[in-house]
Amino acid sequence: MIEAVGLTKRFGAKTAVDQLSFQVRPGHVTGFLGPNGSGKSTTMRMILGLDQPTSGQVTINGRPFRELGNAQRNVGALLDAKAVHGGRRARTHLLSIAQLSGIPEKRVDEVLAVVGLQDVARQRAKGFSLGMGQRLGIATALLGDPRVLLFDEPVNGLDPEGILWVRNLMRQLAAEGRTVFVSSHLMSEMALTADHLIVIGRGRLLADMGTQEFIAHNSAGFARVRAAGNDQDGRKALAAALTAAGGRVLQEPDGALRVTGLELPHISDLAHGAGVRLWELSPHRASLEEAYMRMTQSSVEYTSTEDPRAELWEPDPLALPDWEDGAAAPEVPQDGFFAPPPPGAGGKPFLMPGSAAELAGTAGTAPNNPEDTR
Ligand SMILES: Nc1ncnc2c1ncn2[C@@H]1O[C@H](COP(=O)(O)OP(=O)(O)OP(=O)(O)O)[C@@H](O)[C@H]1O
Repeated sequence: MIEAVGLTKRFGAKTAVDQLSFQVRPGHVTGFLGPNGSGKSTTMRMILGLDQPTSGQVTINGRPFRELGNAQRNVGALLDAKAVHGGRRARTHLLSIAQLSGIPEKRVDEVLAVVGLQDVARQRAKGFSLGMGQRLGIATALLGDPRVLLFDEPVNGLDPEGILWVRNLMRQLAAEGRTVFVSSHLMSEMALTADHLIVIGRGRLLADMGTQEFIAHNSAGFARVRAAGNDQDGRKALAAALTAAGGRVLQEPDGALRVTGLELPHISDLAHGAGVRLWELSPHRASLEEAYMRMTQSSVEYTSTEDPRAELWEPDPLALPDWEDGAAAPEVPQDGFFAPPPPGAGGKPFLMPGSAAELAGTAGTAPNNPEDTR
């Protein structure tokens, strides 16, 4: 277990980590999230004894890292995949670390195979791609078969197959009862990999809870509802009925309505009562990305602005939607959310094409024919 108590790190006037207290328990993948510059790497460096805390402390299984005997056998870490001498061959790099830690040579070949680098084991690290470097860094972390593992952005530069591999590896390591602490900016991936989250912003703890609990706490579910034919009158009647029943109604860019404050069966009843046929009524489950954005928006240090393209051209005036005084629903990530596509040409409902040829040749025409009773 990793335990931080009042952990604080200042660099001159900058407080990078501020009174951080948390525990990372064995048997779980714990995700470490936070905006750029929020103090994740500094925290990991303090866990590994590479930076001294200004105050507070962090221990691994009850002892500071520097007091652990044979650290390589107890703790494995990937902090910076580029921290390899470029002139060294991958196998030589691993072998030198193994020899320093009393790890048998055959373990080097084992970890090379685990990360899929056996065929390039004798190539020099300077010729490695970003993804190959990450794999070598992960191999280094696994070398001593440690019970505690830290990974700072392990999927950085990996292709989809590599990302899936890292996900399965992390979960497997946790299932073996190890402590796995992993930082990433890839929210969709963290949602699939981590079962617990520690979220920081400007060096301070924002959340320490289960991933599903975090999503539920930091996002509001809503329903999408669409009147048949995207008909303006139907939409207005529906919106009026929903609003009168206490729902909050916003207009989605595709003409559907986004409704909060009403359960789906109630929305269905209200639509029926208002005589409005529906083409869509679906729940929206928030994604981790959405929940994370909501929680950290006030802690983001580096925010981008629109490029005004000064004196190059006038920006287009924003097209305002026509519902609720322009109260348009913001775009949200659609992870975990399934809704039928917007109506096809002429406001007709979308019907699945019967064959690949039909899809390729007649998209937007035949499949959208409401007479087609397939
Ligand atoms: N050695 C240092 N000297 C001075 N300031 C530092 C040092 N290391 C980190 N910082 C500052 O501390 C803050 C936290 O940095 P850190 O790298 O820990 O953030 P991070 O959450 O890992 O960011 P990112 O997601 O961008 O990797 C930043 O403002 C950074 O500039």
